[in-house]
Amino acid sequence: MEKIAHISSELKDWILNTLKSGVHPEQIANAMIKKGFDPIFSYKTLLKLMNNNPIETVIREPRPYLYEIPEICKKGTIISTSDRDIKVLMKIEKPFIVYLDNVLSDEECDRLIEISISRLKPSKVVDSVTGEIKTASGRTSSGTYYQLNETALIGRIEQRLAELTDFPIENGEGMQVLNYKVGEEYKPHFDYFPENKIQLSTGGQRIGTVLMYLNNVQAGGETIFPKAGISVTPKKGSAVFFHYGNSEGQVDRMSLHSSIPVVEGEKWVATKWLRQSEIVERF
Ligand SMILES: O=C(O)CCC(=O)C(=O)O
Ligand SMILES: [Fe+2]
Repeated sequence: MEKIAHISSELKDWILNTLKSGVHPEQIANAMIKKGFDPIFSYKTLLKLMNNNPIETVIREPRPYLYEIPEICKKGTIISTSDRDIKVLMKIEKPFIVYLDNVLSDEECDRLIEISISRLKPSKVVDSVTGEIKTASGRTSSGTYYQLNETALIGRIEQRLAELTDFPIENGEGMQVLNYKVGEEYKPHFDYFPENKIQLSTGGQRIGTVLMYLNNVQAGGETIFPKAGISVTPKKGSAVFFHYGNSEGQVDRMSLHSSIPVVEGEKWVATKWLRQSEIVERF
């Protein structure tokens, strides 16, 4: 549906008066978006009104995403880290995805599951407009987070992933382990943050994800990239690496992905999200 990208003088007056009465600009933008205004137009309009500038009513098409080749792609078909030979099974260019096997041993997968069971909590999502972290019906799994190097096993895997991807350990968020029971899913989403929520002290934008499969699922639970028509079947010890942020600060909307509902059995994954720079402030 076409989104509204023009503004009447009545609406302009209403916004100015509402701003003056102390209502938070984000609430006003949300109200405009609910009424059918284009989200980017709503935020830009508000910013202009707050600064007393004229309003542009032309929505500029964003420039197409410029693909840059990540380091992992320059390494051949067997990537040897200090403790393991990882096999490249498939590469996709747009969005950028590499499917890898032998990333984790069976014992490492089993141990990650074992140490996570007692720590599982309902998973949360990042709101794509506000950046707020909240539980949501689109993500029904349970999960837990680890600190960097929290156990010797986690530290060893982090070192391996850093050698594999050439992303320094310091750019990685704490590892997340997720569990999906029958019927549980993670609806289509992007892993990157809304632009207004990017903070350099916490590593800036997320630009890559390593998603490691910790078990085989009897049925369902595939990771789907719907814009690219790709479905990845979970296989114990394998992983997908996807890359969706470039050096110009653009993000790749083709990286939309989801975990479809588990039909039989359960699904366990470990996720490592990678930032554009070192995470200086950790929580
Ligand atoms: O479980 C999956 O297959 C996808 C998980 C995911 O998208 C995420 O953790 O961001
Ligand atoms: Fe994701």
